[in-house]
Amino acid sequence: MAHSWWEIRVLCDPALEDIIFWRLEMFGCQGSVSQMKSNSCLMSAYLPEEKAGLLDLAALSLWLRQDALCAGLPLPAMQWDLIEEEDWGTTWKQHWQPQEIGDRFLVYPAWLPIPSNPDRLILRLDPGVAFGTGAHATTQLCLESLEMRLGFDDKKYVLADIGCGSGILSIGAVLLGATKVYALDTDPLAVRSTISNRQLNRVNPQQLVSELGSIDRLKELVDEPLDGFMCNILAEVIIDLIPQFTEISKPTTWAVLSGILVDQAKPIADTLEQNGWIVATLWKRQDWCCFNIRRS
Ligand SMILES: C[S@@+](CC[C@H](N)C(=O)[O-])C[C@H]1O[C@@H](n2cnc3c(N)ncnc32)[C@H](O)[C@@H]1O
Repeated sequence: MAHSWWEIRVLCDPALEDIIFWRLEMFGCQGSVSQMKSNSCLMSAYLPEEKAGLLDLAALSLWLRQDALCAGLPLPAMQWDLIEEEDWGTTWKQHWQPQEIGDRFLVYPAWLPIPSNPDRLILRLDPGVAFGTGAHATTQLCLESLEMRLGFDDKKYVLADIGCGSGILSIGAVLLGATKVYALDTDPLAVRSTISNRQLNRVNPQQLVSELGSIDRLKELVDEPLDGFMCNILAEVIIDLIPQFTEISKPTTWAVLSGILVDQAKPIADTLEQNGWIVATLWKRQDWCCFNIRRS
């Protein structure tokens, strides 16, 4: 059934882009894009109509203003309108262009013709309503981390992607040679999106298993410890997941944890240490950091 979408537009100081992106994501927006307009940044984000009322939108606008006040920056201007599904699709498609990520990936919108003789791994996506176009620093850090982990040996890697969104990380891992990936998300729209992107990239459903749920469902699905985890959610969620990652790990297991703001790194590092993980590298981009970890 076609439904309407809130189109939220925020004109802000570029220094606020990251925190606003984070607020929009916490609010439940999917498919946020930003562009420069003179010296300001214009962000657009989309949210199914049924997920927010006018009061929620007004509260969001207040939060954004409060963040700006705390940071001592000019107040952002937020507007919203309801748009139809077709208009949402068209707007989104105009904004989103192919994007090189790391040394190997080219994330490619589903509606564009595939280039002949690409020199990169083409990761085709139609993210629909799910998070994960590759535009966000947290996703980029994960894909770049995967490039460091996969594709160098013939080892069979069985991985899990908790919070798979559009499936971008799972598909990226398969393109790099992972033998099997379990992709889970608590949002049914994300699972639907992962499954349709799996098809778009001609990945075998047995190689990329996508299901609704989180780590509990993963534990039911696997009968052996995993070789690696990818998890790009928020620090608050990751902290609770860490002990459970440990339960289905072995001495060689690694993980890529992203979606963590730099000032949330310390509690994550402490929890990792308490659960027997070593931080191999910590990469930072804008206000975000990505932990590459392994078992001690
Ligand atoms: C930031 S998006 C990441 C999407 C994609 N993996 C990427 O890297 O671009 C986080 C996703 O985690 C999902 N999520 C949030 N909490 C979760 C949980 N406890 N278990 C599984 N998925 C969760 C959300 O629905 C959302 O799709």
